[in-house]
Amino acid sequence: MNAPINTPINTACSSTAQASTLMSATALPLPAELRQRVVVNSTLSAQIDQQRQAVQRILSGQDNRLLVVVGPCSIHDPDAALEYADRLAALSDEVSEQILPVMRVYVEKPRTTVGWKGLAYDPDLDGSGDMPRGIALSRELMHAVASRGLPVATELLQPMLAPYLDDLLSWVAIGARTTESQLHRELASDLSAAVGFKNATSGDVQVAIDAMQAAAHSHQRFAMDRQGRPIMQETAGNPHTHVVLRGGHGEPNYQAHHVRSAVNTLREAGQNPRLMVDCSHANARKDHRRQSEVMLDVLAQRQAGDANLVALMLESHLYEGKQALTPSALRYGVSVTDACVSWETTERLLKTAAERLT
Ligand SMILES: O=C[C@H](O)[C@H](O)COP(=O)(O)O
Ligand SMILES: C=C(OP(=O)(O)O)C(=O)O
Repeated sequence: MNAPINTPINTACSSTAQASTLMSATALPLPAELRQRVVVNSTLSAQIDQQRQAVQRILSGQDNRLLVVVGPCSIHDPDAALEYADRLAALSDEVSEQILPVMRVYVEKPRTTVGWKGLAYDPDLDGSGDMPRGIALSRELMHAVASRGLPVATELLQPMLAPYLDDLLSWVAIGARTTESQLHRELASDLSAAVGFKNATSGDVQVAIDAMQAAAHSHQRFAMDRQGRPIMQETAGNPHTHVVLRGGHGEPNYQAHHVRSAVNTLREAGQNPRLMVDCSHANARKDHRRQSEVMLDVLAQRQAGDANLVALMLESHLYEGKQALTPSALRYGVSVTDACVSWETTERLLKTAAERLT
């Protein structure tokens, strides 16, 4: 028979259970502590607010520039990320009439099975999992990128991490592996930045459209406040969401017929038909060299009149390709997760896009 609800828990039993499962516990800094240590002052806050609005105007068709979320697949070396940010900030000035570049500062990685989970989890890249340092480093890095005048993009994977970083973000991805998750849809409904929902890894776009609908709603959700207290939060709902086509099951979904089908389904669902195409992942069949092909195809579709193609994503680093994560033998500026295009290719692609959109 079940114990009545107010029966005291058998503590001997519960501590035995704990002893067998809990290997270690380390306190993390509070979001409020890190926000005090790495401050978004009023000037930076006004800049981020403007950049969020610029992203949202593109997504709502009020600004016909192309939104390009571009940068490393993951950040493992903050110095290389800042060199990248310096180059992107300079390029951004050159193309700003036609393009709004937003830098990928991805500090969490969703894994298909297991693997390195990103700077926030393991900044020393050796499995030691120094999360207190990883979270602080992530905030410092995003702050440094934003202070260079660039809008910051990230994928939010762990909802508890959002209060440490969300004041610095101008665009957020909910990834292919979490678009269907209610918790991530609730998180999106609380964000002030625009959110792109990726189609599922299976290629299913409907889950991303469902996610937009869910995120537009107000939710009562479990959350953590800046003092680390668990709270019941009532979210406002986020009207600034869109679909990201990233291909699925190794097959692309960026071509004109895919885009037409996604746009029609979005319209039928009464959702924003403006889309982002991710030039990487299954759209590039996991071959970074194909990202250029995808980008040029999407630009051609847009030049042919498809005004719903308002945004692109590129995985790009200082140098081309990827490398194994061997901490003692890392090459500077090369991805340790998915392969990326080089800076030279990135520059050429963004300049080509700017010329074609003039
Ligand atoms: O963008 C990054 C990867 O595609 C994603 O994190 C999955 O990576 P994995 O399949 O190597 O685990
Ligand atoms: C993990 C990513 O993408 P996806 O969710 O599409 O696999 C990513 O963009 O880093």
